[in-house]
Amino acid sequence: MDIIFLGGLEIETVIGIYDWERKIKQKIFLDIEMAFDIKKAAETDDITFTLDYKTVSDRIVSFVEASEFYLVETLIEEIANILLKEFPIPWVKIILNKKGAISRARDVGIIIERGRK
Ligand SMILES: Nc1nc2c(c(=O)[nH]1)N=C([C@H](O)[C@@H](O)CO)CN2
Repeated sequence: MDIIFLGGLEIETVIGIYDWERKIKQKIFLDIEMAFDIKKAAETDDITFTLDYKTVSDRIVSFVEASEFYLVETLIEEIANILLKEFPIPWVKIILNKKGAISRARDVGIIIERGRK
């Protein structure tokens, strides 16, 4: 299966378990890989036969911007659910990076894979 991906998608949202985190917006970064057969789109050169990564990006950005979860676990699982329910993809891998959440670490977050390739 081919992969359509979004890398380093930067979004500001309310996320975190501490009181101070409930009052501010923080940046999260998403890397998203989605299994999709690109053959027909490549043969026809027609956007209607592929997964429009702009549509995917717009949907995820508006969802995350409006969300107010406590845990990154909840946020990433909800993103996976949206992708698998609303788009014709059988498998997704998501890396959620909450950069700066740990002062001594460059990167911190979660990686999940859902569905089947
Ligand atoms: N497994 C997790 N650990 C922690 C989370 C989380 O969402 N999942 N969140 C925090 C705080 O909100 C942290 O990001 C603030 O620095 C701590 N641990």
